[in-house]
Amino acid sequence: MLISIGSKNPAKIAAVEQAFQGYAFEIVPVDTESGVSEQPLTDEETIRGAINRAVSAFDVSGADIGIGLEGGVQKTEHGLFLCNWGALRARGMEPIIAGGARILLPEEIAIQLLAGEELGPVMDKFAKKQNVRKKEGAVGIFTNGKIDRVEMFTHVVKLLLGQYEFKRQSN
Ligand SMILES: O=P(O)(O)OP(=O)(O)OP(=O)(O)OC[C@H]1O[C@@H](n2cnc3c(O)ncnc32)[C@H](O)[C@@H]1O
Ligand SMILES: [Mg+2]
Repeated sequence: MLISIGSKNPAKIAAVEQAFQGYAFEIVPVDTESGVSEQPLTDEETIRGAINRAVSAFDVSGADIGIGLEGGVQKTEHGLFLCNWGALRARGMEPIIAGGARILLPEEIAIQLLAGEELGPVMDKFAKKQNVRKKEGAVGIFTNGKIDRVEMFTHVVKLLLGQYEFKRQSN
C-alpha cells in the first residue's frame, strides 16, 4: 500500500509509520500547501489544513491513501488550547477526519500566538531548544514528556485508519 503524507516533518512521518504497523506499506512524504495560515487559529482552520494536505498528497503522489496532519490552536473561555487534526483521503470516499489531544497553553505562549507569532519558533524560544515541532512538540514540553508529538499524532492516524477500515468493511 502506498501512503502519502502532506508533510516532511519527521514527527508526523513517524506517526504514520507507527499507526500503519501491520500493513505492508511504503510512505511518500510530499511538501503540500495546507491552504491555511502558517499558524491556524481555530479548529475549523486546522481541519481545513489537514484536509487540504491529505487531498494534495493523494493527488500529487497517486498513492492509495493521502494523510494530512495539522496543528493549531483554538480559543475557549478557559484559554487558548493546542489542537491537532488529521484527515485521510482514499479513492471512492469523502475525506475522513479525526481530532487529536488538546491541552491548555500557558498564558505567556497564548499572548504571543494571538499577537501573530507561530507556535514553532515560540516553543523553541520558550524551551531553549531547536525544532521542538519536529520532536516532542508543545504537547511534549507541557506534559513533562508524558506524551510527545509522535505519540499524539499516531493516535490521530489510528483514528483515521480505523474509520477507513470500518467504511471499507461496510461497503
Ligand atoms: O512541516 P509541517 O507539516 O508544516 O509541520 P509544522 O511543524 O509546521 O506543524 P503544523 O504546520 O501542523 O502546525 C502549524 C503551526 O503550529 C506550530 N505547531 C503546531 N503544533 C506544534 C507543536 O506541538 N510544537 C511546536 N510547534 C507546533 C507549527 O510549528 C506551525 O508553526
Ligand atoms: Mg507548518
